[in-house]
Amino acid sequence: MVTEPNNWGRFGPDDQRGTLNLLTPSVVLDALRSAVSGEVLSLAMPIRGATSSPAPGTVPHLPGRPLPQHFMSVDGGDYAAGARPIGAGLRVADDALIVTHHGTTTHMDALCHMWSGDELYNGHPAARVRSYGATRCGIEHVGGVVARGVLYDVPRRLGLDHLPAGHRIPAELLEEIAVPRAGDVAVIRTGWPLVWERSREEYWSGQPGLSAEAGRWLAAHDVAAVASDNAAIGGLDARGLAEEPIEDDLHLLLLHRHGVHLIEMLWLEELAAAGRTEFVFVAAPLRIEGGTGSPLTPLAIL
Ligand SMILES: N[C@@H](CC(=O)c1ccccc1NC=O)C(=O)O
Repeated sequence: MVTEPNNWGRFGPDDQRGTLNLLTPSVVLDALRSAVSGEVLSLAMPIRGATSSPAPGTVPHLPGRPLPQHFMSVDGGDYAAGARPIGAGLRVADDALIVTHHGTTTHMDALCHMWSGDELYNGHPAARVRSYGATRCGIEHVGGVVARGVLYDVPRRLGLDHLPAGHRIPAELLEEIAVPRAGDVAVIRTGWPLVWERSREEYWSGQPGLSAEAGRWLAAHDVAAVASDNAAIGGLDARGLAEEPIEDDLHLLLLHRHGVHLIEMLWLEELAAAGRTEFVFVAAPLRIEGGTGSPLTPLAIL
């Protein structure tokens, strides 16, 4: 059992979708009214295979995580070497991608991604997360997310390009920008991905992120999901570790205790430049049965 405030049992004893349950048809219809211009922006980082040639360099990722592997399975070289076309004059290019979800690309965390003790969100037994897949709280339970997005552009609010590594965003600052409604997706910009091109060492020297107090504030406002351009929603120290005491860890607070799905490693620069705080947020993870997460291309409809 968890003793901190939580959503266990709130959406039913068998629930595996957490606060995504707040996205009822009427909430979704209301969210769609947040689109004004119809412009569509991708909030995803590019996936650049480690085998890319010519290799233009990597995109932001956590140290020690295997980079995406992108392979061509059939390409023009095969036909140049005499491969048989697949029909009269028909030639095909095909490829394959191997990607670990949580450290190298824009992704969504399933509710089985992190826990402490023996239970996942809602008391599901952690022993159901096995090498063959998670038979509770896997990413396939998400379906699609269509919600009102609220951009918390914290560096802009503070007059900075990006937050420093040690910055822990207070709830008060979020409140100054906007108070979320139930079912909103809170999108937190730290600007930290901008550091990558300047220096990998600096990018890995720690990461700015939400304070535990801000996480509690978002959970208390019943957000449907929390998304950020950092890698852990909360901050990371120079060793890439969360520094909070366990009750303040953002993954445990939001994902484990409140069933709030997390979306990490977003690319928010175009959205920030558009200057809009409210928009329609759309995202759908791959239907990976038993998956701990999924690569994701979230969209903002302005
Ligand atoms: N998306 C990251 C999150 C992360 O890095 C993290 C989350 C909570 C506490 C510590 C973390 N750092 C681990 O390397 C991951 O799943 O590894």
